[in-house]
Amino acid sequence: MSKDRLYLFDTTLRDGAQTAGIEFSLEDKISIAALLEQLGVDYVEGGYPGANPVDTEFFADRRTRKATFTAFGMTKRAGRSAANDPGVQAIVNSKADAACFVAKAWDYQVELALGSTTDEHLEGLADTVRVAAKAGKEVLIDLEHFFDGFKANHAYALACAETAIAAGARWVVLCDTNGGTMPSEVGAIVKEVLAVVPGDRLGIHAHDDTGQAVANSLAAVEAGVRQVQGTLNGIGERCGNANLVTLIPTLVLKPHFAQRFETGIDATRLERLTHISRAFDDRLNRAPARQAPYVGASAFATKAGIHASALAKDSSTYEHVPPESVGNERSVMVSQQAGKSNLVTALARHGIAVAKDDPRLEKLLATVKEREARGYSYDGAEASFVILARNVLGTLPEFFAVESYRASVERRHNARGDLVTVTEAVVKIRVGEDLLMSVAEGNGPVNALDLAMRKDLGKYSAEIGDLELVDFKVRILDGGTGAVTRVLVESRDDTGERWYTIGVSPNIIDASFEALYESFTYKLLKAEAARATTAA
Ligand SMILES: CC(=O)SCCNC(=O)CCNC(=O)[C@H](O)C(C)(C)COP(=O)(O)OP(=O)(O)OC[C@H]1O[C@@H](n2cnc3c(N)ncnc32)[C@H](O)[C@@H]1OP(=O)(O)O
Ligand SMILES: CC(=O)C(=O)O
Repeated sequence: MSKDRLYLFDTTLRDGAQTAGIEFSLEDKISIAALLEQLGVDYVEGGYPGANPVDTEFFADRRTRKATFTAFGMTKRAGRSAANDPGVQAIVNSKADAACFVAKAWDYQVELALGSTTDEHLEGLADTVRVAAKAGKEVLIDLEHFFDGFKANHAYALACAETAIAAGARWVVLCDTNGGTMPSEVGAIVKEVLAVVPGDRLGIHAHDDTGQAVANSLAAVEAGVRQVQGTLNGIGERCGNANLVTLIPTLVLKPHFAQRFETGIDATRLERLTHISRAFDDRLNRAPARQAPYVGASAFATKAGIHASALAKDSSTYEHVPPESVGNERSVMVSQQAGKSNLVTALARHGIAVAKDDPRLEKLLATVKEREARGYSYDGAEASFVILARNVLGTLPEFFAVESYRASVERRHNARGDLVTVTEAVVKIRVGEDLLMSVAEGNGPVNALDLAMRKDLGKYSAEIGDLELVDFKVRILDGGTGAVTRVLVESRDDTGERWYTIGVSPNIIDASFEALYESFTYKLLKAEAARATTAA
């Protein structure tokens, strides 16, 4: 059976620029256009030339090599011709291959928002399409408020679609501008539009105000449209646009769609999806959503013991597609919800082979659950889990022992009479037979303890030389100053690896010291493993 071609139209740089809190610079736009080319979408809508200096400059060059470079704007204003409309001309004279003009398909909005008549707006739409097509642009018409307009006056909404096609538009895009339409309504209305415009000239542009932009896009495809608009990670005006990062793998991997349609995205490009989604969030300087479908860190993560056990037998038991198909990875976590299968998988990730019937595993599972009940949380602190596991398994070397430590904070007047805060720490450590004592001042008690501990670690001093603490998070469990404190420390070294350790205590200094101590221990375990690899 031959497949229909589905065209993917990305509007990250246009509708995405209408997201609260997002402002793209020219450099951002250039770099995001490159990401979109890597992904392989058919159209990149880069913005609105003439609306602001960044977009005007962006359209001074052709910014894509393969994708159709598309400029957005509105149809001509009332009272002038498209040939004399500066807005239309900015688009026509830009380096865009295609021009996407927005027109209103709801008669009430034409009269109220534009202060125009429905006939005048239809004439303006046709004039704009003709002028842009004559200038050699591929023309698209975004029919704003199409679904609400259709429900209010279907004859006018359909007349907008027919007029655009008759004037030479390649595509008519049905927009659920306010994002309130239900998937069943989208399907039914698209079928009525097919009576006047063929599906291979129809697109869908859905907003996510009811959380159904992806569902609405798929309903439109099922009903017959052949162009889907959306954005990276679903950014866009208000609640966002249809998320292409969700839509693309659904269209490519789900047999229901994959057997009927082809997109320009093959398996190799799809494997870049997770990287592209996260690189985009990096550009936006925001953390990727853990629960994002397909690409989130939790998309293929499991905490539940029953799931981990079945996953180990066949990953399809709890995965709807293989994580590698979208460039993501499976993660089996250790927590109160875990069973022995979680432990076996997590330990294997760290090169520790333990059989599921090893009695030490029962003890490790019980220890994890007992400690989690006291406030530890190992699913975010895998380095501490490794240390705990090796301790219970009896394979944790004692690199150094902490005999005692003291941290003091003193607020006092210095010699000049200024009020100063002095923080000092003393750490006594035993390394083999050597008892080492170090004193350090820091800008707080944890910093002073860290500096004191790394000042002299005897024969291990060189091995912790590149250890760096990058983040320190404190959470008070159960509230109040007498509550339990959980400290999470993030560390890294010159290999680029980052690891997380945890400490829990009613005393914030003890909790911090425990997390610090485990970070040092994990670093020494790494050094030991590196020595073993070199020796082998
Ligand atoms: C649903 C959507 O997402 S559509 C895209 C919306 N995106 C944007 O608006 C972002 C970029 N916009 C802008 O930078 C500015 O709005 C500009 C530069 C385009 C225009 O700015 P201004 O000239 O100051 O107009 P302003 O933004 O106040 O109002 C929009 C004007 O466009 C008119 N207009 C809106 N849609 C259309 C249309 N499809 N055809 C003709 N005129 C239109 C409105 O009637 C209004 O004119 P009026 O004030 O004379 O009634
Ligand atoms: C054109 C557009 O962005 C909309 O109607 O939502």
